[in-house]
Amino acid sequence: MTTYDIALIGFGGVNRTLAKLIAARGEALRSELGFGLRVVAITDLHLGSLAKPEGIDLSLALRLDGGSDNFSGYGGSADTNNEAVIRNCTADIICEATFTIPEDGEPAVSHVRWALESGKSVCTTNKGPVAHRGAQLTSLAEQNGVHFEFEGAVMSGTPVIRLAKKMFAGLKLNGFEGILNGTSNYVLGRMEAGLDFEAAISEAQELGYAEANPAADIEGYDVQLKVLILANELLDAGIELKDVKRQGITTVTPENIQKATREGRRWKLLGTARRNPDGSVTASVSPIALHLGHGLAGVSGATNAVSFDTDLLGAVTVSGPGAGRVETAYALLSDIIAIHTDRTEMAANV
Ligand SMILES: NC(=O)C1=CN([C@@H]2O[C@H](COP(=O)(O)OP(=O)(O)OC[C@H]3O[C@@H](n4cnc5c(N)ncnc54)[C@H](O)[C@@H]3O)[C@@H](O)[C@H]2O)C=CC1
Ligand SMILES: N[C@@H](CC=O)C(=O)O
Repeated sequence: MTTYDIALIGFGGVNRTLAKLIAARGEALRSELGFGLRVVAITDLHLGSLAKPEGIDLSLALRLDGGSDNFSGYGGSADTNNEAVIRNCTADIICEATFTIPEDGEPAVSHVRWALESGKSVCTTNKGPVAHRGAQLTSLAEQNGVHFEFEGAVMSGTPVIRLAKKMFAGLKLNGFEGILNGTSNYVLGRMEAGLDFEAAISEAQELGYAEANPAADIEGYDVQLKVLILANELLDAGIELKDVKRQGITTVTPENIQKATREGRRWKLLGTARRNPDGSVTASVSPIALHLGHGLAGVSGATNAVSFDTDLLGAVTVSGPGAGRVETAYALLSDIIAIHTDRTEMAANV
């Protein structure tokens, strides 16, 4: 039976949860999915780096929480050494889950590039590399005969990108509108219930929904990246970050929320893209007070939903978890499953 060796770049909420899943359910996954998973390298800003071709003891790695307790005491280094680890470790697949940096996607763009150049497939939940360098990295993966998978970059583990690419074949997409940030949606819901803005953000952080810098969520940068990803991947828009107009929820006051409630409306942060008659695509992120009858008005908490406008089916809406450690770790697992399926099919066709 195949075993995939994997490296975890960034050992925070998402990759730790993937490690816990592998540690707790490795045997069940092996019998259900037909392949095993072994972690052979981990890097993190707080822990340094550790590479072991024979496999890392995950219970030990999961006990370490940074500070003076880092990998240097366990045969590794206090430095991340990302380039050396990514290029030289024995992994088949790199799971990249470091911070998303909205401006240019670095250093994750480099992490992905180093992996693909050295013949390793990449699964990432990091929006930065996909939004800023998606097309180039996909082509680099093809040149090197490996995979670049990023289902978790939009709506965490809820299948959207792969589903739309495969299942919307034969349909023309005219655009989409969606609730694409779990944190903002959660915060708006909690404010509607009477909580103040800061307390609602703290809750979203504790629940593992928020970015390391939650300004990325509430000021709309996160949705801007997700709109860019969906527009380029699904509408072939060929647009850049600057083409997606952005406004977050920081301008929505408790008074705005109460007024909306009295008027039978509810505030939502919407990400939209629409194809124009000349073929260009207009995209934006902004808060809007939706009528309660609108299809997206009832989407609550960290749930996300995106409604695609198609020529033959009209609106097709996909809804599910948009954030959360377990939900996003599952996205990485779904990427690994996609790689395995593709490799198995290719081997069968040789
Ligand atoms: N948590 C969620 O619900 C979702 C998260 N994502 C994305 O997944 C990624 C990971 O998310 P979380 O695990 O929640 O974040 P996190 O903040 O809990 O963990 C990120 C980890 O990466 C490490 N790190 C940062 N820069 C690094 C570098 N240069 N080298 C090595 N390690 C580095 C940090 O020390 C931290 O432990 C982020 O890009 C996030 O935007 C995507 C979908 C949902
Ligand atoms: N911070 C993001 C996590 C997923 O991308 C969110 O809240 O949606």
